Amino acid sequence: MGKMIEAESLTKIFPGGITAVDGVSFTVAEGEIFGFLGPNGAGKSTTIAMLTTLLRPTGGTARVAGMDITRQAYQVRLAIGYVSQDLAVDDALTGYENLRLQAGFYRIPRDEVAQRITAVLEMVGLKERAQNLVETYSGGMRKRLDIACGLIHRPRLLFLDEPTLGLDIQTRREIWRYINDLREKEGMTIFVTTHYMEEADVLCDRIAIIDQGKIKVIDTPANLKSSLGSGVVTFKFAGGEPGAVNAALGRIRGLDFVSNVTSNGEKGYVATVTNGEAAIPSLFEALSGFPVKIAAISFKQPSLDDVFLHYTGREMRESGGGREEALRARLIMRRVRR
Ligand SMILES: Nc1ncnc2c1ncn2[C@@H]1O[C@H](COP(=O)(O)OP(=O)(O)OP(=O)(O)O)[C@@H](O)[C@H]1O
Repeated sequence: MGKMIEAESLTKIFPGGITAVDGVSFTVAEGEIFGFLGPNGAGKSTTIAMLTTLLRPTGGTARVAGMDITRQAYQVRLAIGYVSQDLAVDDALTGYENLRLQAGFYRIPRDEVAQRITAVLEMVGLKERAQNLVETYSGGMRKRLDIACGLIHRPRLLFLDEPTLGLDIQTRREIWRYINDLREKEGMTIFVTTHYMEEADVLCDRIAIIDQGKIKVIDTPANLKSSLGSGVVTFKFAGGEPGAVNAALGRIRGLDFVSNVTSNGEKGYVATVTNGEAAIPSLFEALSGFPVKIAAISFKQPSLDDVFLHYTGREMRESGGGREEALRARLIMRRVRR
């Protein structure tokens, strides 16, 4: 299979010296759904801005749909669709009118416009509502129309930046289905950022985790989870002298069935283990004689949340939560203004 994106040591240092993207290299295959995850400020938006030719890299190169993002920026733009976090559709127009505007931006020949609009409306399941004003649409329908706008010029590669931010779980699932259909039925390649781990798990063939401008790991969701071992033990000490707690943590880290221990703030500690549920009795045994008490302990299969914590030292929820609130507030403001 061909490569749709090939990034090589892609770098962006902003004036003032902030290194937003620090030499990232990766490839995305044709027809792949590729997830790009990272905490706030990790460099996701900057990477997308470079790949979509909105920002010039300060180092490295990338080819998108076989073309160089710097030297062939115009051709790259024609080959890609980009759906940003903010809804770009106009509430005071119908779905159809929004798409006709978009077709105008791309200078689509007049005699093709109607047929193109019908095709993209079908792809996102909005044919029946095309003649209604967007202000009568639900949040999920608006997002689907937004995606349709990104498809009007028949891109081979679609960039989706947080496509389900702020939507409820049913609506998110519905959007996943349409995204999946784009790949299945249209053979489209999809590059998606999200801070919903479940979304990345269900939707993506492969995931890259980026932190502080660097890619920490790239793999399939299944491999990422199994790389954490057979389970995750979350535990908390009941107070205890800092010295005693550190000694106990040192003991735990040294156990042969423990591959990693991460502090998770107030919630205590998260250990990845290789011996399944047997880890719990084994941990108690290992700590007997230590002047510390375990206040709470639990075992579960590794999830993508655990993978994220493992590679970034942070939980996605705490790193991305505030943004959802901000978006909701913005949407409410838009409605109030009208
Ligand atoms: N125009 C700019 N000038 C200077 N620094 C910038 C600029 N844009 C982004 N940065 C910095 O670059 C770093 C990466 O930002 P970026 O927006 O790419 O992260 P992100 O992963 O997309 O974060 P978020 O999830 O919050 O959107 C941050 O430290 C940010 O403050």
